[in-house]
Amino acid sequence: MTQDELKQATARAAIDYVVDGEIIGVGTGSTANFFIDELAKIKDRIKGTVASSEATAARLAGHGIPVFDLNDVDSIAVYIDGADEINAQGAMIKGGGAALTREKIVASVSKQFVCIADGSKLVETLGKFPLPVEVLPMARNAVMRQLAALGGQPKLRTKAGSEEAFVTDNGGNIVDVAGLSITDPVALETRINAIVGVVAVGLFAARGADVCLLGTPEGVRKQQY
Ligand SMILES: O=C(CO)[C@H](O)[C@H](O)COP(=O)(O)O
Repeated sequence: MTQDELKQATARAAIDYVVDGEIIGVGTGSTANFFIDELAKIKDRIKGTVASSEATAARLAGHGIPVFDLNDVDSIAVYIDGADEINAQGAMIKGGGAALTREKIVASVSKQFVCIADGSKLVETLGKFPLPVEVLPMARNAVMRQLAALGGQPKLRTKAGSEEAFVTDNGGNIVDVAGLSITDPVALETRINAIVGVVAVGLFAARGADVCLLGTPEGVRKQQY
């Protein structure tokens, strides 16, 4: 099976977690896109969605799925999203698609977090995938110095094929921190959150996944935390 087929299988399995008549939080990325396409098939069963990025909102709307502003919603039954890495405790690195801040916000108000990922995303120790950190543009160099002091190699994310800084949906920049071996994800998340100028860090550990649906050639493996 290709990686895309594994992503599609896990996205399909996530439909079992959709709660009828409720608002569903929807993540960002290629796996989340497969989920959106599956959700479209049962869109009449749900009240609507809250999107974690402009791209996700556009794809949902393209399928005729209602997208609500988070401020107009009281609760979200379940948040379904991919990950760049996930460990055996359900802690994740996210933000490869630059949507980490909104993903974290939507996840934080959702009753359940279901991570959908192909098997390559399961790791023993987080950190091989460079850790994305969203920063306010005026603070990016100051924040990068502090991230280097933590032992990482921070690099400003640039627009594809350009030297210009990448700009997120929130007007922020992304710093990707390589070279971290993250043995205590909750402690590192707390430490990076405390750096002034950081908007959000792509470590989802304090609020990790409740369930992971991992696509493997032997089928979708379910892990509950
Ligand atoms: O955090 C994310 C976007 O900000 C994605 O969930 C993560 O990058 C995984 O993406 P994909 O499903 O394309 O592998």
